[in-house]
Amino acid sequence: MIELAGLTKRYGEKVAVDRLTFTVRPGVVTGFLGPNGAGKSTTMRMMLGLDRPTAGEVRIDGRPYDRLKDPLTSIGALLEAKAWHGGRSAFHHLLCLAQSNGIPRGRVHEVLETVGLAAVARKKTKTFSLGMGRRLGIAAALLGDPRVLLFDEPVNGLDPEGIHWIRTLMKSLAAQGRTVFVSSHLMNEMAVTADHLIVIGRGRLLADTSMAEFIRRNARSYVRIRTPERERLLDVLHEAGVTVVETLGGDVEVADGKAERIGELAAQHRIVLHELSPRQASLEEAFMRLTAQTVEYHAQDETPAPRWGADRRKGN
Ligand SMILES: Nc1ncnc2c1ncn2[C@@H]1O[C@H](COP(=O)(O)OP(=O)(O)OP(=O)(O)O)[C@@H](O)[C@H]1O
Repeated sequence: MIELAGLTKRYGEKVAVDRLTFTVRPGVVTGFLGPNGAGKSTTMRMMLGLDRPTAGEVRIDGRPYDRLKDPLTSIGALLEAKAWHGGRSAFHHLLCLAQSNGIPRGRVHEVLETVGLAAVARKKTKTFSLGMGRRLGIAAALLGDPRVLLFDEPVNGLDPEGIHWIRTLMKSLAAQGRTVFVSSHLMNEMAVTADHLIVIGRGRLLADTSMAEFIRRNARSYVRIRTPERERLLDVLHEAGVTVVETLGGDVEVADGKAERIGELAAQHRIVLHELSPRQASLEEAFMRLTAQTVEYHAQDETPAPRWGADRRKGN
């Protein structure tokens, strides 16, 4: 378990992390989201004792990092920066780490097997691909068999096979009852990996909720309709007091509408439908909605706002 209480980090005038209080629980994968500069890396660094909080504290399974007896056996981390000596073999890199942390040699073989690097264990790490390097970083995080694991952008730049492997590994670590905390900017990947979400913006907590609840609360649900008799359908819906949005592609969307009602209206008026599907917007849309106000540097928005609630009058 990771517990934050009023965690704050200032760099001069800049408040990078602002009174964060939340708990990351064992047994599930918890995603950590926030726009660029929101304070995710700074928060993770403080969890690992690499940065000192200006105020507040972090506890790893009940203790501050500097009071953990053998830190690698309590918390393991994959941070973005590559932190090994390219001239060493994977085996030696892990062996040095094990020896300096009182971890038995046999554990090195185990983690090399776990991450699929056993066959290349004697190769120099400077010959490793990005994916192999990431596996080595994960092997180091797992070395002390810790109960708590942090992954900062673990799938960045990886191919689909590598992404799938990391997703499966994180889920299995959580299923073993460990605490797994992962940051990523890849929303589709986060949506299929994390069960719970912590979202921050400008250093502050914006959400601490299950993935399903986060999407339900922050994303719109709607009904998508495709029909060859678009104008007739729009008139019928208007007559029935149903508010519609015409999408750029020519489909029709009804916000918060019931598919059953729309289907019945279409049937009553003998209008052919090619599609009638209840939809839920994505994690990405939910995230963009929630964090829109907290993004530090906005690009000029060139896409027109969707025409929600367009009032369509007969004959328009
Ligand atoms: N050593 C530092 N000195 C001064 N400011 C810093 C330092 N480290 C981070 N910051 C600032 O603190 C804020 C939070 O940075 P941080 O790297 O934690 O954000 P992040 O959420 O990890 O961003 P990204 O998604 O871009 O990696 C940013 O405004 C950053 O410029």
